[in-house]
Amino acid sequence: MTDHRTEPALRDVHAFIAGLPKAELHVHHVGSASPRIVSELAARHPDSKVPSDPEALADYFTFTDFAHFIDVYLSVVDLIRTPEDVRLLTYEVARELARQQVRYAELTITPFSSTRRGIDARAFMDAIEDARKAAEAEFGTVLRWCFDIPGEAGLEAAEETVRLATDDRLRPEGLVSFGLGGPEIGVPRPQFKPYFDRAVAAGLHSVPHAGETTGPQTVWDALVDLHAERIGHGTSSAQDPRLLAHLAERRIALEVCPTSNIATRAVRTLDEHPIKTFVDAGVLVTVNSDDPPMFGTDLNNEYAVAARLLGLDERGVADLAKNAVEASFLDLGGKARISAEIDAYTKAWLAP
Ligand SMILES: Nc1ncnc2c1ncn2[C@@H]1O[C@H](CCC(=O)c2cccc(C(=O)O)c2)[C@@H](O)[C@H]1O
Ligand SMILES: [Zn+2]
Repeated sequence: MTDHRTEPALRDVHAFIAGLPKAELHVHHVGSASPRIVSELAARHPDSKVPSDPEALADYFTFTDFAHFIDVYLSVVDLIRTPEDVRLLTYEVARELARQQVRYAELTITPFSSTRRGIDARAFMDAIEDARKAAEAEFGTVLRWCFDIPGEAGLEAAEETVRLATDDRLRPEGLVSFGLGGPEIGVPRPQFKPYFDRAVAAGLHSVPHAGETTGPQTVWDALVDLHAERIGHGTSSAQDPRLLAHLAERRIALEVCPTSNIATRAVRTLDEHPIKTFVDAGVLVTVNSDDPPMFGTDLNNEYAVAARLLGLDERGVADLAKNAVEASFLDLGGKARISAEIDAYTKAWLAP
């Protein structure tokens, strides 16, 4: 990335970000449920412990550590009970992405969590595909899916996830990649190798979370055993210069989600976030939002945070947006279209 560390005029940069065409590569389906959607679902399912009042919800979304975050996350997962809930959530998430000028998003979905709660697999796939097509037609935002294994749920979850991702009768058209999420402590990555082998053999890209809450060895495991082509978070890579050089040389992107790392207490403060270490090492850095309403953020805010931490002006921010396009699983034509749109927007913005 070009060096644009001039004194940033932050207000202008914020306005620039708001209109900038973007790609979002790391955002969770259930983790994107806005307070309005959570309230609507909580009102539909009053036996849930999730508060339906938006103010109480902000309190509820304050986490003491990563394990607490996952507990709360699963209570929201419990609100998604019918194919209509799935469709509503997916469509509303696309509306929110479109509002932020997101042209393309890879949404991480955990289908195991829904099928184990009794939603029929066929109905689940139809619901997300129906929402994807409606969102593209109505908002112009292209959605693609990453199906992830909830690692802590074990090999049964891995087997079910790979089955849903590779069975020709179920596999949705929008599916492009295979992932692994949830806690890392006590959930070694190498055990999932056979499932990633099968997903990759079926033509899916590999994008596991790694190095979010454990050290750089987890990132190596994701690269070596799980064939990772991008890394979810990869925060602890900063501790291993050899790993940083490897990521930079292979153009393996990190999906950096700064506010998430503070909210889950994976990193202590934003000023201690290693995003600048990644950029300085030549790693392909992409900026993402993870579970935006749960972390009180959105993608535009994550770009503003990154601009501040990296000292970027408008051109530097546009380069970040182009990193995400480059690292995406869009076809070459799609990448060229969004990149050209970013260039045209930036040129018009900076024109005297
Ligand atoms: N920052 C994050 N970092 C990592 N993951 C994140 C993050 N944000 C959201 N997730 C999501 O949380 C899920 C975790 C779900 C999980 O652990 C679990 C365990 C046991 C049973 C069940 C069940 O459903 O019955 C689920 C992951 O699959 C992932 O998609
Ligand atoms: Zn994530």
